[in-house]
Amino acid sequence: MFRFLTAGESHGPGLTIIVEGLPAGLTVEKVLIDADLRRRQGGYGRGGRMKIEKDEVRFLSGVRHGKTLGSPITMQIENRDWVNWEERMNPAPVDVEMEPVTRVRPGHADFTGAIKYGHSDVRNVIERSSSRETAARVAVGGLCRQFLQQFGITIHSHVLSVVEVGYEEPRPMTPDAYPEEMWEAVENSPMRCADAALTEKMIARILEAKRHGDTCGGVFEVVAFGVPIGLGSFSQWDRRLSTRLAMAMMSIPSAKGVEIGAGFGATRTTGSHVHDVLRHREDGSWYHLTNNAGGIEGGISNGEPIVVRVGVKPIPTLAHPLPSVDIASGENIDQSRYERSDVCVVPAAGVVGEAMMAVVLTEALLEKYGGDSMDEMLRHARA
Ligand SMILES: Cc1cc2nc3c(=O)[nH]c(=O)nc-3n(C[C@H](O)[C@H](O)[C@H](O)COP(=O)(O)O)c2cc1C
Ligand SMILES: C=C(O[C@@H]1CC(C(=O)O)=C[C@@H](OP(=O)(O)O)[C@H]1O)C(=O)O
Repeated sequence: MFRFLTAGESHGPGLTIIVEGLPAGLTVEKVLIDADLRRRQGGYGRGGRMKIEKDEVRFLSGVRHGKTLGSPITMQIENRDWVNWEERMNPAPVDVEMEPVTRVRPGHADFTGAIKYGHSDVRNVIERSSSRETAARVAVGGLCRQFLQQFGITIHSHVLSVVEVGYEEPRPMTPDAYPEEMWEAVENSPMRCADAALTEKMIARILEAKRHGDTCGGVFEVVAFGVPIGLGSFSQWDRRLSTRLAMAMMSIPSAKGVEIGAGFGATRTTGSHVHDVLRHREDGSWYHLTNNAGGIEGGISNGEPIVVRVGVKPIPTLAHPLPSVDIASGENIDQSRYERSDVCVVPAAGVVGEAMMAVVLTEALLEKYGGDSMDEMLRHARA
């Protein structure tokens, strides 16, 4: 079984990740994981914290001389900001009096977390509910991506829209919708958007929101290429690949909706315009004329690219805060709290989406082919 756990507070010493279930003998390159971590830190609209952090992984177990051992893999990511928080985040009791955070931000975990865990200082909630944790997931995704690569599977993400700027569904879902060169343009765009004119418009929209002390959400898309037919199953609700992808994408903080393939667009037309016609080639392979299913039929991968879109809400911390409540006094207040924050995280969330796609496909591939070593798994896959 493949599984992973992450631990760590946003302003604590760092993030720790334990990954279990990857086969022995997989070549692992730290530089590739670090490159993904750098991609997650980028994107137009990120705040001051990303100027402090320079995320990279340190392996503490499970990898020797560049190859996995089959034992649990431990990775660590340092929080460079920790030095500024050592006293405030000290695990041991400290003598100094610390002002508790009591004004809750609408849309963040401040209110629900404080009530649920009985915290009178919302700082105790903020630390773990922070999306700093998504760096840990991207490290796991970086490992999984190297595993999937061995089976010819690659994963990309791009931003389709910010607020009202960009994508209007339904988009054409054809096999040629993703020319190879578009991904290079995506990586070179500060919005992770292949269209240069759209990139400029998105940036202008984010700047406008920022000027008003506001924040922006949007939509990103994750696409996986080279996925073999047969991952997932219709046999139980929780074995469907679509179920598992939706859950994984919805686990990204601020994700509020998921579409697979044509998604909600498929509800606004009729069946003859939606279902993908199947064809057979002379060499025995299969293909579909369109990909409205987003690569999944009956909860099983159908050999076409897997296409998932995720709607991201505008992030909760506003420079012009909304009215709220002070949970210490119970007083209704005109403004909740502002603290250093991002303005738009859609490009970064897309990189986290890639990681979650990599995790789900790794798990499904391990189920399908099994094996304790890479040699064994590749033999099974070839068979
Ligand atoms: C990469 C990333 C960075 C984020 N940065 C911030 C931030 O700086 N300020 C903020 O209020 N929310 C930020 N968020 C969103 C919050 O973490 C999220 O809204 C919060 O945890 C509540 O969860 P929910 O929106 O899923 O209900 C970020 C999300 C992601 C994915
Ligand atoms: C630290 C990260 O994201 C953070 C997510 C976040 C939040 O409230 O979710 C708040 C901000 O942190 P800080 O309060 O330290 O400025 C973001 O920078 C990161 O992505 O690595």
